Order: sequence, then C-alpha cells, then structure tokens
Amino acid sequence: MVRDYSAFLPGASASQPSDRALTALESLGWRPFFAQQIDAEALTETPPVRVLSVHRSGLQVAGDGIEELIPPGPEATVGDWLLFDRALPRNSRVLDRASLIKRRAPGHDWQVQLIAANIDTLFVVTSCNQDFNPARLERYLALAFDAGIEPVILLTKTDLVPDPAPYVEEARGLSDRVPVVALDARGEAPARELAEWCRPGRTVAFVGSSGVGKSTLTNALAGSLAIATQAIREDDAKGRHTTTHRELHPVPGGCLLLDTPGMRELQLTDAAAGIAELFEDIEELAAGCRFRDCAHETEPGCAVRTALDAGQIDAPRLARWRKLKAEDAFNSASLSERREKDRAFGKMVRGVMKQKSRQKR
Ligand SMILES: Nc1nc2c(ncn2[C@@H]2O[C@H](COP(=O)(O)OP(=O)(O)OP(=O)(O)O)[C@@H](O)[C@H]2O)c(=O)[nH]1
Ligand SMILES: [Zn+2]
Repeated sequence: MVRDYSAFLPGASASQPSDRALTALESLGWRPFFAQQIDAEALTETPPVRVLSVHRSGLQVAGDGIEELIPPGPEATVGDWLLFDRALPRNSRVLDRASLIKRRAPGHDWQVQLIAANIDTLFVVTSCNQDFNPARLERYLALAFDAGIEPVILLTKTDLVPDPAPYVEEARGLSDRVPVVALDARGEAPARELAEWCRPGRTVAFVGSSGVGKSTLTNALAGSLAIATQAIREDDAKGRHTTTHRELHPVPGGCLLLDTPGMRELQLTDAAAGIAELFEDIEELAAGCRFRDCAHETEPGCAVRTALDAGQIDAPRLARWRKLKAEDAFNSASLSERREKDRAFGKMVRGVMKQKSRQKR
C-alpha cells in the first residue's frame, strides 16, 4: 500500500494538529521532531511504529495500520519510535528521543535501565496529607527536568482537607516553572483540569507514592477503559500464545497514557542537569563561591552561606539541594566505578587470554 507521508516531512506542519483531525501516526504521538530525523523514502520503506510495551518475547508496536510484535533486538523502551524494518524486524532503528526516563537498576547491580521514552508531561502526584513532602517532590521534578520532560505537580484528595491552599502554596514555592493543580482525583475534575496537557497525540504519565491516586487519575482520564485489566493476546516469536499488558494506552479522544511498573520507585541517576535546573538560583550562587569545591559550610568567600545569612534562600531548601546533590553524586560515582571495574576486568581477561595463547604456541 502506498501511503502519503508528506504531512510528516519537515516544514509540513504549518497547520497545528488541533486545526484538523489527527492522522493515525499523530494520534500515536508522531510529530516533526521525529519526522525530521528521516527522509521520505525511509518513511515508506521503514514505516514508523511506536513501542506500546516491552516483553521478554519482544516489543509490541503500533503504527499506521500496523500492529506487530518485534522480536528482541532493538534497544528500545516503551514510548520509543522505531523505523519498522519488515524484512529484518530486529534491525528496526530507534529514533532519537524527545525525552527519556532511565534509572539505576534495583539491587546491587548499577546498570542503567531505560524506563520510558518520549513522555511530554510527567504528572508528579501527591496528596494533601502526610504524603506531601517537598523533598520527594523535588526529587521527581529534578528527574523530570533531567529526562527532558515538563513536570506538573498534582495535589489530590483536596476533598479530605478543610483548605488545600497551604499545600498549593508550598508546592508553588518549589519552582516557578512548574504548574500546580489541586483536585479531587475521583469524578470529573481530572478530565477537565488536565485537558491542557492531555491533548490528543500527547504522552503523559503519573508518578508518585503508593496510594496518592495514580490509578484513580488513570481511570478518570480513560473513562470506561479498564486499563488495569486491558490485556492483549499475542503470539510470540515461537508461535506460542502469551497474554501481555499494554503500557502505553491511547485514551479515547485524548492523550496517550504511559503506565509502566518501572515508573514506581524511581531513583536519580546522573541527574545533575535536572537538579541544576530545579535549583538554578542556588547553583548560580555556588558558582560565585571562592573555592570551586566549596562545601558551603565554613569556607571563606562562600556565596551560598552569605545568601543564606541574608535570608535570600531558604535553609530547608538548601539542605534538600545538598542531599539531592549527594545522592546523585553517589549514584553517578557508582556507575563510573562500575565502568572502571569492567574495564579493569576486561584488561585482566585479555591478559590471561594472551598468556594462554602464548602458552599454546
Ligand atoms: N477522597 C479521595 N480519595 C481519593 C482521591 N484520590 C484517590 N483516592 C482514593 O485513595 C485510594 C488510593 O488511590 P489509588 O488511585 O489506588 O492510588 P495509587 O497512587 O494508584 O496507588 P498504587 O496503585 O498503590 O500506586 C483509593 O481508595 C482512592 O479511591 C481523592 O482525590 N479524594
Ligand atoms: Zn560555598
């Protein structure tokens, strides 16, 4: 079949998607950022498909008239765009990502795991009660910034407090770049209040602690769509039937909702850029300290302490910045240490092999 992909070529997006009905690809999140990475010929030869979920048996993908299970091979995660190679599916190329969430693998293995790609909005969810914790919110915000995603803070359970205003105020104080929405997650409010971010073709996800209302919000957006039980049957590479769960859900008439187990318990990995963005003011001050490695404690000429003493920055916020920096340094150091160890091990193995081959001669 010949398809007209001209609308996806660079420069062809003069009309905003909202002016007209979205094409099949656009409803899956396709936009100029991805189209710009390929030429028209590649578009017809290797049609773009989006990864809906990742399984041991492969990648569940969807495109314009395409629903396939690609065998394991491409280093992709849920939300990724691939150029589907029909002849050699495992060679399908992963397109550059607009955003990427990764994390340190759980346990004592320091490997980086890809969690989700191409999310547009990350809703950082907390409730107006004891779950509300500025340090945890900042951790998620830094992670979002680091991943290249615009975060939005969502305060749920407003119906359970006499006045949600103090929570809203504190959340607003975390960053002037992050919108804050407070609502009752049950009922009509989410569809209405989140419409700005949940437009067709946009990809959104919820993060937050257990019990804050992520499933409730998901159901509120998805309406009758029972996401938790939405299983798909597929044949794996060996023709066996498997039942899997889709993790990227097209919401009828709306956005794409990314709901994957990996989004829970996220840790910071190499998130220095995100922390720097969130604490821009403190980082700027720190750049003015006399010593480059200033710990902002007792060093002379410390611009951070001066600002603190002058009441220009908030002491608890400074403490949280320090903790996030320390945590990120620890995680990142562990990664590079591991790489260092791997190199040393590789060198040792090569040394032994050389010796052996010499002995054989
Ligand atoms: N009153 C009220 N209850 C809410 C609100 N949001 C969620 N709940 C309730 O809080 C409980 C937990 O909500 P969930 O949506 O399951 O929370 P979750 O974040 O998905 O939790 P996990 O699945 O454990 O990660 C449920 O009983 C919800 O009905 C809200 O805004 N107001
Ligand atoms: Zn200092």
